Amino acid sequence: MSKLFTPYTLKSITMRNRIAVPPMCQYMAEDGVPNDWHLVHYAQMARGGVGLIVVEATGVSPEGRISPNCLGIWNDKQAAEHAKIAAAIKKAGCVPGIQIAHAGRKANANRPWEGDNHLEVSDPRYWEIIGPSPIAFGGGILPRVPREMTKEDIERVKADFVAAAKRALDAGYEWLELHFAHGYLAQSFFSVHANHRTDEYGGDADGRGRFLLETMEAVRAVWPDHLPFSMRFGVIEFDDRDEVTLQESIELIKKFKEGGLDFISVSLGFNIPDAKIPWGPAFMAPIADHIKKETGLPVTSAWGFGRADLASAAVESGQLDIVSVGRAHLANPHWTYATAMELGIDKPSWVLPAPYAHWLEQYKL
Ligand SMILES: C=C(C(=O)O)c1ccccc1
Repeated sequence: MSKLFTPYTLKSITMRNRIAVPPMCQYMAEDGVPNDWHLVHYAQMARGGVGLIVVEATGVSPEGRISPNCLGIWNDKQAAEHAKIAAAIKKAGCVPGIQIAHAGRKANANRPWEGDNHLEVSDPRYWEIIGPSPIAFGGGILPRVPREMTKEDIERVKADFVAAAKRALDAGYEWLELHFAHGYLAQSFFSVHANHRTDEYGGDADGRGRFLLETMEAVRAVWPDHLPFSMRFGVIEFDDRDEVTLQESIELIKKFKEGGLDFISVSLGFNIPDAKIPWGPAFMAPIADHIKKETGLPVTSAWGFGRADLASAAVESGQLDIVSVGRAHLANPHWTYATAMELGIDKPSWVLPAPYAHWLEQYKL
């Protein structure tokens, strides 16, 4: 049987298989509050047999959202609705996770299908954006220059991450992921492209990594040790500085591990609009394997694993401990069941809930 369909235990949590749905923003919230869209979206994938769902980038503050339609977990009203999502995922036999985030200089953007661009000052949904330095991401769609964060801003945002983690725990999530990837705030602090600070939060790799390490340690202090504590982190930019960035990333991840991080979701930096990313099926697998070997942390990665053979090979080979399959689950919320069928798993129908499995097994025509 494929290792893909073997359980995976991290701390006190056991996944029924090695497949996860990574965070994928839905941009369907109002005022950060989860609604029926999110409940159905996540429950249907959980019922499809996947082992872990990490709910999409959820703002630790209103200005930390990517778009005005992103989820939040900065107040109790939002947390109460998250509790319904976490419960539905868990009831379907899947581990409920959540990614908490601050979008930094990429914040305050329209939904991708509505331009993906920064809102105009005249837009009633406009808010100020902040970042490590007054340097815009650019790329034609994100031209606004963020206000350089003061030390007070830094302390406030760290506190927002801590408060968000506490609410996520109270809401019933059992797997917490820090969104430290994809050019958002934390990633941008680590980036030589976005961080030109001359204080202790800039300069060399230690300085550029300080905000990330301090925030991770602050959240570690409130997230229970028996529940998985993860981070999605961009370890490479594909900007002709890759060997240096990879090594700096490895050194920082070793510090994360010393500070109590349990798991890494290996991803991309996305700090520059003209990165030369070698997109392709499972292209991040060797990089994730390198991170795993160099740091000793268990890893997942995403980007093009949405085929049964690729997902299975990544786990069988040991490159990944968990494979993150996103877009394929949007196309088919029961992707895990379909993959069990394709890989010839014994009694694949029982990857699905009993009310479905019963019918599928009962009347094999
Ligand atoms: C919305 C994203 C996120 O939350 O990381 C995203 C955006 C662009 C590429 C990948 C991911």
